[in-house]
Order: sequence, then C-alpha cells, then structure tokens
Amino acid sequence: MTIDLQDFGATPDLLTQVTLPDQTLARVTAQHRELYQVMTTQGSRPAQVAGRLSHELRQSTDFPAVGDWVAVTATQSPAMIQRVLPRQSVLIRGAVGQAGGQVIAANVDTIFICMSLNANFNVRRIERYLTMAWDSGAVPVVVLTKADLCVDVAAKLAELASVTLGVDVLTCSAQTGAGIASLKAYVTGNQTVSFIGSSGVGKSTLINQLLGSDQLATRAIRADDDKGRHATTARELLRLPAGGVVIDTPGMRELQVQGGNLDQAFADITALARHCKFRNCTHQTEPGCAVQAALAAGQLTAERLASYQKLQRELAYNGMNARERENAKIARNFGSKRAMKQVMDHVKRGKRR
Ligand SMILES: Nc1nc2c(ncn2[C@@H]2O[C@H](COP(=O)(O)OP(=O)(O)OP(=O)(O)O)[C@@H](O)[C@H]2O)c(=O)[nH]1
Ligand SMILES: [Zn+2]
Repeated sequence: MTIDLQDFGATPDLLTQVTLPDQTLARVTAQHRELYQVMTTQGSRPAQVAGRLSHELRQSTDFPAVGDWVAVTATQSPAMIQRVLPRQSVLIRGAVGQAGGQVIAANVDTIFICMSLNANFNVRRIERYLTMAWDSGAVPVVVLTKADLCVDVAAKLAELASVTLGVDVLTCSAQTGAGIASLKAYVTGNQTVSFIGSSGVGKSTLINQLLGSDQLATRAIRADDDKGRHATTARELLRLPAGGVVIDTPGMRELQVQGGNLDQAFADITALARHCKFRNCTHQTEPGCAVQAALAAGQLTAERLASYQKLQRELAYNGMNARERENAKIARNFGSKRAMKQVMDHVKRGKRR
C-alpha cells in the first residue's frame, strides 16, 4: 500500500522537491527528543537526524519538528533525515538562536485562535494571539467557542471587530453543532491547521469533531497505560477523514502568548504611524503624531493604543529581533508569497460571503 503524501498536506510542488534517487519525501508526524516519526509513501517510520545533517544545523530551531517536510533515506530503520525542506511557517517558543528556542510546529497554513464566548472572552488576549500567529507565517482565524453559553454574541463580535482586521472570525458551539460546518470548510485538501488558546476553551472538542471520533481523549489515556509510555508514539500530526491535517503537539497546548508581529495585528496603527511627523515616533507626546490625532478624533480607542504600546515594549524585551531573523529566513526561502496569497484569498472569500 502506498500513501499519497498529499493526504498529509503535500502540495504538488513539494512532491517534486526531493530529487536524489536514494532519498524520499516524508513529513514529521511526531517527535520525542531525538526520535522522530515520519510519514513516507511507504507508511509511518521511526526516524533520526543523520549525523551529517546534525553537524550542519546551527541552532535548535533548525532541527526537524512536527510538520516539517524532510528528505529521508528509508532503506534502513530508523530512517535517516538528510535534509529539512524550507518552512512556509513556523511556530516558535522562546527566542530563535537561544538555547531554549524550540519549534512547536512547522508548515501550518491556518492557526485557529480559540477563545470561549463565556469566561475566557478577552479582546486583549486575542490581540496577543494574533500578533503571535501573524509572526509565524500562518494565517490566523479567530474561533469563538461555546456560543451556547453566551447570550450576547453580537455584542462580543462588535467588541472584537477593531482587533480582528482582515481576519476571519467564526462563532461555533460544539454543543449545538452551530458553526462547525464553517470551521470544517477551512480544513480540506492539503491544508494543515492548528488550534491554540487557553486550556478548557474547547480545542480538543473541536479537533474530535473534525476527526469524527474521540481520538484525542483516548490518545492521552493510551500514552499512560501499562504497556509503557513510549510503546506507541503518539501521533501529533493527524490526518482528517474529510481531508486536511491537524497538528496538535503538547507544546502547542502549552504555548503562551509571546513574540509577535505588531505590523499586521495592529495594521490600523501601523497605517496611521506612516503619517506621523517623525519616523521613529513613539506616539506619546511627539508633535505631529497621527496616532495621537486619531485618538483625539475618536478613530482609535485608548485601550487599543495602550495594548499596542505594551506589546511593543514586551516584544523589544523578548528578543523580537531573533524572531525577525527567522521570519527573514522564511521570506528568503519561500518569499512569504504563499502566506500573503492566503491572506488575500481569505479576505476575498470573506467579502463574497
Ligand atoms: N457548553 C459547551 N461546552 C463545551 C463546548 N466545547 C467544549 N465544551 C466543554 O469544555 C470543556 C473543555 O473542553 P476541551 O475540548 O477539553 O478544551 P481544550 O481547549 O482542549 O483544553 P486543554 O486540553 O486543557 O487545552 C469540556 O468539558 C467540554 O465538554 C461548547 O461548545 N459548549
Ligand atoms: Zn506618532
């Protein structure tokens, strides 16, 4: 039985990327320290990074991670990862180039930012997740969960409108099934998606609905059963029956909001800032500040500006430059055109709807 890697998210272009006769294309589906699990056209295989490659890789974030496309030699077991193909997007925890920098997932097309419409609802939190998602190179979609527990959905949506510029916002309830079809519409073909958001907002519940089974809950139980924790490698990249792929790693679950791309998440302020008199305007007390002018004219809320400035300070502190370096790498490798095109498609689709 041969496996069609397009079912695991490969684009036709990717299928032509590995040309050496002894190497074959594979996707990393799980990682436990140095041991990987990869999906090849011949099925799932344990894999390791080839010695030569590990010498070439300069920093921890260069090593393969779940979602990566890799070139492997698979005649022996474990298969040997010889090359990591250029990433189109990358979710990183910690700073790139620093000891703790860790890739949570690679090559995610859409990040569903989940927030429940009841207790967890917080506009500023969405803002933060958006900066992080834009920074990764994936396209964010805001998913408001537990609509059945909310009596004023319209008011909540209105609150969000100013921070979700150019971003699709879905409302759903796993309880009633409302909105689940529109979520499913994003997860088709060779799309790879991930779910982030606070604990308890309903990510597993949504993933199980996409899977059409309660696979996630059983997965956790199996990992700890008597047969030994590592006897079966938990699949962290899951193929969905209706097409598309979900990446759900433990790291994804622990992901805190950090790092980010303010330019896209705060496109309104970025646009205003172009009209400030001084290029390095901090939008506080400078003369000719277009941002302060918009604030005075009621075109921008004080909360949003405060949130922007707070994130700006944090990002400067958290080694944003390192992140930018990684972004520049993505741009060099892939031109980031694909991500741009996805944004445009999303915007267009939104208009048509
Ligand atoms: N009322 C209501 N409850 C929901 C809905 N979706 C999920 N829940 C409940 O919310 C609780 C948490 O859901 P999970 O899917 O485990 O949340 P999670 O985001 O995966 O949480 P972590 O695994 O901790 O990251 C469970 O008790 C679900 O049954 C919904 O649409 N409506
Ligand atoms: Zn200014």
